[in-house]
Amino acid sequence: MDMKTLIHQAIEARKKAHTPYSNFQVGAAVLTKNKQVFLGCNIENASYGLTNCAERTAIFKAVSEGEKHIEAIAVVGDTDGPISPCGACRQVLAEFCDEHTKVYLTNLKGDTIETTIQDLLPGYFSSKDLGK
Ligand SMILES: O=c1ccn([C@H]2C[C@H](O)[C@@H](CO)O2)c(=O)[nH]1
Ligand SMILES: [Zn+2]
Repeated sequence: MDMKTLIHQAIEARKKAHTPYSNFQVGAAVLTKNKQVFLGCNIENASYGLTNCAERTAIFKAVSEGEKHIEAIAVVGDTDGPISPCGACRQVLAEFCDEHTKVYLTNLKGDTIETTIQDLLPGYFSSKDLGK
């Protein structure tokens, strides 16, 4: 699956966002190494801190269906430049991405960067730090 198709799916996923508090919608689409796609949106809560970002929604859907290895992920928001995932999502990405995983960050204007988890979160805490 190419970058454009995955980004298009993230744009569609964004439409499901539950954002009564921020009114800021984000969509994500995860492509696993087994070529399955999982979509996610941000899901806010009246107890604001319980909000789940789009990236984590999509990743948790994949993992809970037994798909732990991410080939690519696209994330989209209505940002000025390509969206920038929060720290929590970067750490969750680090758990399921490898150095080959393509991370596409984009916005509604189509400004897109392709990056990696190493670039997004250098020196991330990992299973290696736990001796696993
Ligand atoms: O990469 C991001 C950045 C922000 N948000 C969400 C969290 C919250 O619902 C809203 C505003 O921070 O956007 C995401 O889902 N992903
Ligand atoms: Zn996040």
